[in-house]
Amino acid sequence: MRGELLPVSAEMRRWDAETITSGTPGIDLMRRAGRAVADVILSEARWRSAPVLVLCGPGNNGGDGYVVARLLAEAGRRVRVAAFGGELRGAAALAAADWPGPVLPLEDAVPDPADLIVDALFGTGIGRDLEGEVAGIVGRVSDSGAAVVAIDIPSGVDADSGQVRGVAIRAGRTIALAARKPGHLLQPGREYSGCVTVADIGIPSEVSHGAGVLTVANEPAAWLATFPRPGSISHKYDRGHAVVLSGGPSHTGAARLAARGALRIGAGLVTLVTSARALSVNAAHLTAIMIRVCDEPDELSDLLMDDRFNAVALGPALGIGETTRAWVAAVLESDRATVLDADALTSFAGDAQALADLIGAGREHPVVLTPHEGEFARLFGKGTGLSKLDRARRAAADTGAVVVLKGPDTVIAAPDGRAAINENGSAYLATAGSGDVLVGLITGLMAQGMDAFEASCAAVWLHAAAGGRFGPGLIAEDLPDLMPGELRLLLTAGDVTSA
Ligand SMILES: NC(=O)C1=CN([C@@H]2O[C@H](COP(=O)(O)OP(=O)(O)OC[C@H]3O[C@@H](n4cnc5c(N)ncnc54)[C@H](OP(=O)(O)O)[C@@H]3O)[C@@H](O)[C@H]2O)[C@H](O)CC1
Ligand SMILES: [K+]
Repeated sequence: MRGELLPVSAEMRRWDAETITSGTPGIDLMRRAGRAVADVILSEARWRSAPVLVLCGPGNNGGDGYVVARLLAEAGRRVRVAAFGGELRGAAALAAADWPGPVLPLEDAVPDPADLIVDALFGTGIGRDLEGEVAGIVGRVSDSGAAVVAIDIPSGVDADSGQVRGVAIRAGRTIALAARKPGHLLQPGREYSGCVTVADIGIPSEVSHGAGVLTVANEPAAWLATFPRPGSISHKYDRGHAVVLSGGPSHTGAARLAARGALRIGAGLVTLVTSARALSVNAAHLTAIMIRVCDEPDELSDLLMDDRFNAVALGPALGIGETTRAWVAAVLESDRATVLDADALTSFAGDAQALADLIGAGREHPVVLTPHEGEFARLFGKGTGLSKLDRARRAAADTGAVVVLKGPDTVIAAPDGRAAINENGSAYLATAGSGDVLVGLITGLMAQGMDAFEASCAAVWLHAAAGGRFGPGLIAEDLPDLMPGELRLLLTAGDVTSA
């Protein structure tokens, strides 16, 4: 996979174990981790005179904490250590033995507002909800208002899911060891992590890249290499022909937003398919986008016999029920790159298997599903106990489609296990019609031949970048027309950062 890898805790344990097997003792990794955290603290002017309270847990995260405590004390800082749990083992025991000062029981630790708190209670090894004395210290830290630096991940945040295990530390700063984890990007973990930086602790790249991690942060590095660029002799037909289905006479706007999105992202041609009854309202609003009338799914099947129509989107404002299921069936049987959104998904509520059967195993062209959480739950159930990442991955594997599970931390998952977590989302995108434009962007990129997973990642990122950069006052109509600016930045600026 291209892009920044986000290992889950089991993968992290493998990185750790393989690095140790290849000749680096665990205590060396722990000392590098502690050194990196201590260096960050010592380099921050605002923490120069703050007394430090290090909270150590019973595992290796606690071990990192003892290293930080020792290094800060050696640098002349006033340091208290409070610890929870019984006897330490392995590298953590060695690190604790190197701490020359006293260790308070956790229940005696009283954080002061002037303290800098180093959270080394739990990292990737959290196995259950926090309760009792650990829950108590989390509450006292929060009540104190003291600044908090978390080692690896704030204690109480599940590194795999971003979920809070009962209670969690809220950190202003988190130093992730070796890599960010999904829990740093998924909500609410992202909120609890504050500003996250990654410390290199010397995991060899053969280990991290050989481990088959399939989750990445959704950034241009993950998909820019395959982003379509017109060649100097491109014909409009080389850039694909996207088709978008319109709703009835009083529900036509959503499809036009999607169609304009597809055109702006670079599809060579876009055709809006409308019923005869909705023709005049659609025709009154369209110029570069072409129109075809289809009143029945069979007519659309006939249209799609022409294989120049190579990507189709349907669902926005189409209506819920059997009629929409018939349109979906006609499109899926035509085996074109397809995006199903909104009513095309809800029409299969509680019957994801029927949709999976229509998508089928032997198709040549990909399908993308773009549910928000409500649509996802109606289609696939709540998936209680599973992380957002796992729910999206499972739905993708079960349906054979790329799943774009939307939200402030949109997850894009492919049937082959690849997944990306988006982090440049903006609250300004929560506006009527914004999802319709996203459908058009994905469709337009697939029309240009981009891989469905990468097209979905790119569309989600560009959509969010445009929304964030525009900011207050954004309406869905703005989004397609913001694409030229975003594309210019993306394709000409080299290194691109999100809005
Ligand atoms: N990744 C690397 O290369 C390195 C990581 N380091 C650091 O190590 C931690 C992960 O260490 P690990 O020991 O696996 O896990 P933790 O320290 O997070 O916690 C495990 C201990 O905590 C107990 N536990 C778990 N949940 C609870 C809870 N809710 N209440 C009480 N106690 C809990 C657990 O006990 P069990 O009974 O479940 O066994 C363990 O005792 C990683 O995050 C990094 O900080 C290395 O230092 C450097 C290399
Ligand atoms: K921690």
